[in-house]
Amino acid sequence: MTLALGCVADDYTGASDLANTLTKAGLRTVQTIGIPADDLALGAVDAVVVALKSRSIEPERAVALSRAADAWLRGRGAGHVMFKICSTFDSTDRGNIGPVLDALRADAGEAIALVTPAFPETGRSVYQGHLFVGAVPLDESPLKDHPLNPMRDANLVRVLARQSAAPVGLVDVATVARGEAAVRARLDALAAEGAGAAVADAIFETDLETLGRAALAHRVSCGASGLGLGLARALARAGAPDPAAEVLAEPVGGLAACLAGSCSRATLEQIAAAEDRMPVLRLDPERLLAGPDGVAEAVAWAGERVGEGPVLIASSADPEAVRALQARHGVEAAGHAIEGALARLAAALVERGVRRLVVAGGETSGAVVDHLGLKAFRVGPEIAAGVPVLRTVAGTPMLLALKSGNFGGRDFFARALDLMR
Ligand SMILES: Nc1ncnc2c1ncn2[C@@H]1O[C@H](COP(=O)(O)OP(=O)(O)O)[C@@H](O)[C@H]1O
Ligand SMILES: O=C(O)[C@@H](O)C(=O)COP(=O)(O)O
Repeated sequence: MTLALGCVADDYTGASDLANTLTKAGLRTVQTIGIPADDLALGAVDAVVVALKSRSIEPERAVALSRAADAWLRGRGAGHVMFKICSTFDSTDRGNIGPVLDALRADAGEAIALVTPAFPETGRSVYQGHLFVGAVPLDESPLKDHPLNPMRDANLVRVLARQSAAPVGLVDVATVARGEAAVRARLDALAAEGAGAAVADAIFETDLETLGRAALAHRVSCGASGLGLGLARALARAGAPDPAAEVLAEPVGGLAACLAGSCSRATLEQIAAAEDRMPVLRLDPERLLAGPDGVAEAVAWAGERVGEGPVLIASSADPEAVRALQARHGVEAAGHAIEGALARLAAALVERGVRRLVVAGGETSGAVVDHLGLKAFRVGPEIAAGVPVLRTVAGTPMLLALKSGNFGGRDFFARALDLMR
């Protein structure tokens, strides 16, 4: 079957978020973990989101993986490929948004690519090239304290230019308001001036619908779920049945658990709220870094409780504690060690019969899903903006929710488990 849309996502929760948006817009969507095997049976599907874990790796490796994913999607007929990045533009001056987009654009033979991380449903808007998170510019939002890529500049034209080989232009809100043809003309003009990418303003979903239609005149674009919404609404067949419903048609049963490695403000609040609903274990990160005993103790703790009902285990800590740990062990070493510990914990829980698993944190979800060896998911109904229920395509039937740290309301964990039966 020929894909209407291909997507390459730079982390797993970001991929779920996009897959959720595409599904809600009516596209039958599969999320794969990594570049799928050639013989992956896709069934009837309109869009595939290939989830990579490329946001915080070496730029050269991110480029190679993204190009391979793009080639796989093009091989299945995708005429347009969207590179899914974070709606808070998580990256550093080395990349990986700029280098990956440069490479995908070159492979597609395009002069310019439209870029917008706007996602109004979660409060991300772009105005005059500046990204806002809710009412504040990116550099005043909690993202300024992200453990791996603190975002300290809200001007995305400037941020992307620092990462890109070619200059970066702006499609401003006045142009977007004039419609698809005006956006296309602006992109052509910027390309003629030598720009390789254009950050587009978007405040409302209608802006993203305009941008989605305009982007489809090109073979590659870059954005968050908002752009996915624009592309999907341009591509979806009118009156198509709800693609999410069948994912929950058969319950999977089994035990349920939640794991959190995100240190975002939203996740910290969600963990506190979960204490009213389920037993919560707060891990000591120093103990996780010291050796295997920390995981073994957590498995034992869970083993005593999970038969009775869902449990939540979290390494999450506030920015001050995160900084202190990083100062002692290094940013990457601390992050990777904790991700690895949570992944081993997930495997031990699955071995003990957990079949419904909620994971909070993008990198954390990546580590968990990789360690479990899960390859692809069908995308089900939405738990919260940006977070769908996922059902494994092959192997042991499992339901998962992979939550970006920033997403979901205070009652997220309870809501997720209520839906995942
Ligand atoms: N207590 C902690 N101190 C320092 N880093 C932590 C702690 N707990 C988790 N981490 C690390 O912080 C990072 C959080 O990133 P991620 O899982 O992508 O969450 P988010 O979705 O909020 O960005 C991971 O690398 C994780 O291992
Ligand atoms: O676009 C978004 O905000 C999310 O889809 C996303 O990518 C968030 O990243 P993580 O917080 O690392 O999950």
